[in-house]
Amino acid sequence: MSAAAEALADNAATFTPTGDAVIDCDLKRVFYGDFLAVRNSHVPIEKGKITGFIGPSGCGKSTVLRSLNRMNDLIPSFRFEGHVKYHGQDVYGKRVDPVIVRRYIGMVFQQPNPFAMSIYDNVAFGLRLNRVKGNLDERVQRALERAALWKEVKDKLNKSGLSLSGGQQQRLCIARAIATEPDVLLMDEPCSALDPIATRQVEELMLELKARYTVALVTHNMQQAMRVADTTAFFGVDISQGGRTGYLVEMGATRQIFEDPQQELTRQYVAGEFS
Ligand SMILES: Nc1ncnc2c1ncn2[C@@H]1O[C@H](COP(=O)(O)OP(=O)(O)OP(=O)(O)O)[C@@H](O)[C@H]1O
Repeated sequence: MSAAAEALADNAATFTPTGDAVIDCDLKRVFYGDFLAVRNSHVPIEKGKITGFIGPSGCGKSTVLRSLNRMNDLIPSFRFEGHVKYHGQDVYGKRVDPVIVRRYIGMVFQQPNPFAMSIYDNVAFGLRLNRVKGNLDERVQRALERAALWKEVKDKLNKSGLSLSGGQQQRLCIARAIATEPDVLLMDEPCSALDPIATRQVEELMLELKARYTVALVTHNMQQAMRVADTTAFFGVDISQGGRTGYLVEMGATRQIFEDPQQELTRQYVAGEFS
């Protein structure tokens, strides 16, 4: 059991991680109100790997990603059938506190969204929220170092996080997300608002982070999935019932998905025949 998992077990008696799998996500049906947004998507997230989610717009990539750490709880019309298990434990268990879930399954969003506070306080935010013990200065520095931002900001920690460039802001958000030592990092198109240089920096950072964290990444960019993902899940949209329902078409090693897909739809998508 990882240190994070042990700490989680201390925090929630009903949420004691056990097995080796990091997240076992099996979404049979996901609804927003009456709208069936996603069906039949079993998406295990393997330890120490980057799992990329690709597919056309509206196929449910973000819905699935946000289900992993209960981010969709914030949407009243959201409900699902199936399960999401973290180290074998039900993430949606009645007595499980979503704040604790999100401490160990952290998230980085599409738009860099630093809080309107200092660089230091941005990184310390989650540590204070979760009343993490230990030397705050050391933890903030460590998170900024791991996010490859420390050298650029160490002399201006009291400056606003909003004063940084877009790429720096996104690395600050990554530092904020990893400060609480999560087990898993969910990244929802983290580079879509960045220029190519900042994108490359964040991609390099992802590759470094996976030595320490398990990563799940939604990306519109197939080249990005090829560059960084170990495993790729391809989602499609089923319009046969008159709706638009996303589903998992195929999941496998990234090289296999791009070079030897087993499904014709995957082949067409990775060949750029539709988007
Ligand atoms: N809060 C919501 N309320 C109602 N429907 C929603 C909500 N969020 C998403 N949807 C719908 O669920 C479906 C899946 O959306 P989702 O954002 O998960 O897809 P996606 O593959 O991430 O799309 P994109 O690549 O365009 O970001 C879409 O039809 C979308 O319109």
